[in-house]
Amino acid sequence: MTQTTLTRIQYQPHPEAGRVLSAGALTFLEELHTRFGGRRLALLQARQDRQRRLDAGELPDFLPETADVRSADWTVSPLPADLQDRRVEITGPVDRKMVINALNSGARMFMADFEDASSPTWDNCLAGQVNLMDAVRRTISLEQGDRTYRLNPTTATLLVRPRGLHLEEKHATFQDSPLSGSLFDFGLYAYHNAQERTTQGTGLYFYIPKLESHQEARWWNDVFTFTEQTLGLKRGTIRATVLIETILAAFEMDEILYELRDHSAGLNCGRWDYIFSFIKKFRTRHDRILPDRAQVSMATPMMQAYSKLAIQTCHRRRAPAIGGMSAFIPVKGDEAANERAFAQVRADKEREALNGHDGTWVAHPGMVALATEVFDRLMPGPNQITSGKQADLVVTAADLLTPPEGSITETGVNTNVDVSIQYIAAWLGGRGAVPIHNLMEDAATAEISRAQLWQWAHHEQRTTDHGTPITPEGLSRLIDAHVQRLNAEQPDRPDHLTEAARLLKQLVTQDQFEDFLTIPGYQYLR
Ligand SMILES: CC(=O)SCCNC(=O)CCNC(=O)[C@H](O)C(C)(C)COP(=O)(O)OP(=O)(O)OC[C@H]1O[C@@H](n2cnc3c(N)ncnc32)[C@H](O)[C@@H]1OP(=O)(O)O
Ligand SMILES: O=CC(=O)O
Ligand SMILES: [Mg+2]
Repeated sequence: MTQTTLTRIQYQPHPEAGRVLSAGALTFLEELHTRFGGRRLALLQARQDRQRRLDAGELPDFLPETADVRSADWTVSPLPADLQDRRVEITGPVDRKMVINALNSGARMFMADFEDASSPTWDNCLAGQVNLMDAVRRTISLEQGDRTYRLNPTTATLLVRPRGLHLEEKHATFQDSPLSGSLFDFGLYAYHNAQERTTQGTGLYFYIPKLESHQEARWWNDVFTFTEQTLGLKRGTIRATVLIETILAAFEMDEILYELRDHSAGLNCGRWDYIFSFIKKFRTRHDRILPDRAQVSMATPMMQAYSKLAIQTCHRRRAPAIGGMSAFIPVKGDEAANERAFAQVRADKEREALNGHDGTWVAHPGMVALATEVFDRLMPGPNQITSGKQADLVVTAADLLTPPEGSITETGVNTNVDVSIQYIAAWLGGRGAVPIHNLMEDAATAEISRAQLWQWAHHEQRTTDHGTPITPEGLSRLIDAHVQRLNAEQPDRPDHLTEAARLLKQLVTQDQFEDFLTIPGYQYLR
């Protein structure tokens, strides 16, 4: 660890430290940490307290104490010009090539992701900041093989997703305490790019992940206000789209928009973490067990209720409601499978556009044209904020809380084991988004897979098709069998299968449900 002279933040050496962790940036991070670090810990404690109440049988509901916020007429601040039309947003990790490809992809927006799609190694976090600084200044380029990557004249608008509140940045400490991953990613991007962005006539745009309450939104709003004041930015230069991706946040959408009303750029339906959150929050409940992951689609009543409520809530507040990510990606070398993948994405995007979403996410540049065609066809204006769609919708707590019916199959169990091991191994190796069986897998989808295994074993489920009991011991054996198979398939793969299997066994067999796989996983990351 190196002691810097101007601040009390210590950090692990890195070749890019001189540029990213400049004295001014460190001072800013220290201010963020001292002002907001303690409140972050209190919010995390509040999550634990809430979980204890849920474990004891409490069910979420719309909050009586904020009924006036829900009933009053108010709107978020008008959207800046470059956030009015967000019909297609590509997402991806902050890797240099991906950043260039995503900005060039033809999508309106690019969300550069330090969260679900990133493995937060020290190198990924610092190199990611360098890539974004270069992208903002349009100097980013890359030579790879015989190809040169550089930006097209017209590129997507950049949005940045910092890590969630639960994650720490252990490579940078203040008085021996790790900094918050959220503040680290947010603070560095804001500090280094604020002036450049305002000179360019645009703002600092963010996605905020995994919020569980409007109090957490208030924390972010205070972070934004402090940042604008400290960096000399006009109020509202910072805009954030909040992912509604926890079952608890679904009950506080109005309140979240209200807290952020001067900084809001709407809400997004983060479907994968939402499903994960449902399993996590109702871990003790035998009446909330989900079927195979593949059966919890956006077409189920529970997921329709959630996404339509997001649309209704946003539009009432004149904010955009962005759709989510279909995990299907183009399939190379199998035309029929490729056509099926495109058909799946088309159906998903058509459902979103018809329901009233103002834009959507795609995982791969190959899906940009398809999603654009769908939204061009079904969304004539720049957005659907004033379309009136879902205006008369009534969603009850029961609609949000009733799990879809379905089955737990042998295939479902095996797929969850396979995907969990492969994803965790990739993440431990520094890759946060990977194609597995022709699907995009990231931290959120992997969380579902491992959480389902825990849920099924701890609620003594049997597979519907073969009647096999799902037990911790059985899962442990299955994990070993999958590792053996994966090793046999690719004996020379330089990866982390053994560590991944150890971590997965711990996650699915221990009595306690682990809130995030990335927390114990982070111990292994450099
Ligand atoms: C639940 C959620 O939070 S969803 C949001 C978070 N998840 C994500 O953002 C995942 C984004 N997607 C990806 O990371 C990738 O598409 C993957 C990992 C799934 C597949 O990536 P690859 O295996 O590289 O795909 P593939 O080989 O088909 O890529 C072809 C080209 O497209 C590029 N590409 C693929 N996906 C992306 C992307 N999302 N952004 C930019 N470029 C991309 C590749 O870099 C490659 O470029 P090249 O031809 O210049 O070498
Ligand atoms: O972040 C998106 C999700 O689906 O999770
Ligand atoms: Mg997510």
